[in-house]
Amino acid sequence: MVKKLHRPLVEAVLTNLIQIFNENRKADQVIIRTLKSNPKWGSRDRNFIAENTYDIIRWWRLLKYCLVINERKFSEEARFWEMVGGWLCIQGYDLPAWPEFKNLDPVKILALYESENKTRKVRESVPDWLDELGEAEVPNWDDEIHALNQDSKVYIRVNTLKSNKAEVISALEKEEIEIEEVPDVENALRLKKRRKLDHLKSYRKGHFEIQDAGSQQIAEYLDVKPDSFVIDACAGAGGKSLYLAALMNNSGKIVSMDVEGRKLKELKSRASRNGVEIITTDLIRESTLDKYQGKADYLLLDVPCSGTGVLRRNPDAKWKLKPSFIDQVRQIQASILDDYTAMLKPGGTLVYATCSVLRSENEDQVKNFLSQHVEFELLDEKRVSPAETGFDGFYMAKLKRVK
Ligand SMILES: C[S@@+](CC[C@H](N)C(=O)[O-])C[C@H]1O[C@@H](n2cnc3c(N)ncnc32)[C@H](O)[C@@H]1O
Repeated sequence: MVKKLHRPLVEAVLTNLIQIFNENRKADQVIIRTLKSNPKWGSRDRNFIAENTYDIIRWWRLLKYCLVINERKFSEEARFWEMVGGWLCIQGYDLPAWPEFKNLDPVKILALYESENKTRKVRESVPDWLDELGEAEVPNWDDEIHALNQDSKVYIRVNTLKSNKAEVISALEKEEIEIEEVPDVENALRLKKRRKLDHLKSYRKGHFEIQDAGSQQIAEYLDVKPDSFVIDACAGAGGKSLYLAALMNNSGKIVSMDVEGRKLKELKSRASRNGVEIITTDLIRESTLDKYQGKADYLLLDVPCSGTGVLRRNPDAKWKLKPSFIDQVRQIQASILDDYTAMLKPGGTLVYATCSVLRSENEDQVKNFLSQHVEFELLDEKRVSPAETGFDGFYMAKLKRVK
């Protein structure tokens, strides 16, 4: 069946792309704003806009190849129209006789799309430098980049402080949301199809959080015990802190720190929705680290990183990331490891984690740290592979402070 196109929806995709590429705005935020601006759009329209915007960004380089476009940046709207038209043609839409599509040749576009002699960087639509870095630093880069180009799945974490799996499954099924179990991740469930969740009563009551299963594994990996003292030193808006509190059964103490106050503010409001009572927040200043010297039983360093493990959620990062930014985060990671680990007690456990797939942010950082800190030893390290699990990509290392 020939699929028909509605101009206002195509225009919404086009406007999104211009804002994301030319105004350097974040894809997820642009899409949310566009969808909010027209409440009359039904769920099919909303999906059309969101999915096509994400897919065109994800396949940007491949699309340019199919359209034989060599420019690096587009200043003209006409070029964006062609990219949108080219993508829709690949998706099986019958291109209408709109003037913006007059230069497109669907037969040629499809022939290039289907041709088998494309290099990986074109086939998987990645910039040259990132493909080279991936090849050098990521085990099984072929499969990982392929997996990182899939549409992201929605995972939730059941909040055991307020509910349980059976109750959450039943609440979601009442809303006709289909879910499935996730092997090996105790409190995770996966949605079979993407659905909006944050308006649901069970979400508002804190019965579950939206959190990738790989991210849940990081909190589990710290293996915290109730009644202990935990520091989550790069806590952000608290995804892992909240799960740690549930794993401790709301007993003990967690200090959640970050350099950005607005994230800690959001963490506090999520904690209250989650029924978490053991978290205090501390905005990092010069004196903060001294205050906690040698105090923590457990320390989580979920450090800032390149985000190469979460490209499925943020496909625009493929085009916005720069090698110089990755150099900068590597330095921050090394100095966080150097400076923050003094907050751990002798005998305490440290987890260093990233959402990067690059060895230089992961195994190499830990190796380098261990070579300079004889008071630590490596207990275990683990990669969460998007290709093997379907989760986002993560790395985690567990270390013990021996003296
Ligand atoms: C990967 S994110 C953390 C995500 C968070 N743990 C979660 O589960 O939602 C890294 C965090 O490190 C913070 N950060 C950046 N530089 C930092 C520093 N020097 N010390 C502590 N946190 C820092 C960032 O603001 C960001 O929130």
